[in-house]
Amino acid sequence: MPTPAAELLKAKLSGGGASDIKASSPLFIPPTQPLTPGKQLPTSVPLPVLPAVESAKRLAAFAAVDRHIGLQHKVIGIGSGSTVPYVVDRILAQGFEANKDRVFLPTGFQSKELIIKAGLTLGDVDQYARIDVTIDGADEVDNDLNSIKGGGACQLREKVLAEAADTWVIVADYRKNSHILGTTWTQGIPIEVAPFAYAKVLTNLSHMGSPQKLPNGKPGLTLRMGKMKAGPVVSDNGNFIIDAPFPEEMMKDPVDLLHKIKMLTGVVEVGLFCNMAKAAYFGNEDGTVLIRSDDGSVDKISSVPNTPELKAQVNDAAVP
Ligand SMILES: O=C(CO)[C@H](O)[C@H](O)COP(=O)(O)O
Repeated sequence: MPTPAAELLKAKLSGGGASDIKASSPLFIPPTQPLTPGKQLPTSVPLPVLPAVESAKRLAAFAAVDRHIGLQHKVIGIGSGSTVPYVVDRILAQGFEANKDRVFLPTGFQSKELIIKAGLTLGDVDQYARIDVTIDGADEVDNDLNSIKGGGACQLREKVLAEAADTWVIVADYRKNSHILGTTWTQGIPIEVAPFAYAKVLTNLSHMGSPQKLPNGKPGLTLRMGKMKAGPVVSDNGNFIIDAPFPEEMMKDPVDLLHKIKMLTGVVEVGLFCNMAKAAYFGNEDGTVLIRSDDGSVDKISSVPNTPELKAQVNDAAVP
């Protein structure tokens, strides 16, 4: 069976193979495969069973694609992280006809690879300054749909693709659904900085109130260091990343904090995304998906449609 995008990535990251994921499932959709002309959507096959968190990510991604990516959407932004491969899987499931004249813009190296391996047409935001829909993951989302992003150090491109999009949608598992930012994502706000300015910005952030140590004894304000690499993490844009936690009182007003950090000279972009999301989709452990929208509405859906329903839904897509 062809390897779905999510399995490809998982296999790549874990060093294992797609066979790590066991087949058999309660849900049925077409197997995802690189986009190939002339291929019909296959009849239903079982989806692989995934651990709870992975399954929650998949549910959120599938529901968001079904609701926000219709046939009329031709320029689509693809975010970064471990939830986004399921977004690509669901887009592929819409079939060749739906995807043949679409272009997909990545938020970084990982999503670029994802788009290419899926056989989708790759573009960039310098060619397409207006995007129909961008779907991306998040590290934490608050009650007002503000989010922390940049766990994968992609926040600069992610924010450009979010801002350029008519509709920006977040997909995440239940662990990311929060009241106040910084509650579950405690390692701090990811801040991309020009390398030569990092020490000055660290000092600025410390003066602003970012602690060197967290109350639990873990490190606070830090320059993010590479794993299996001596030295700092370098972003896709050649910059460094600082992780800056702030006390709850300051995290309660992320807009104010965002503006203050962004004003520090040497800061390229801040991983606080405020007042940008149209909706956030959270996959739950019980198989439901919680949808919080920018109009304040909260919705819950209990199942992801199977193949024929998906096809009908794509054809009838009413999302503007
Ligand atoms: O902001 C990001 C990368 O910079 C990711 O979207 C964020 O880290 C969420 O990733 P995941 O879907 O793996 O939880």
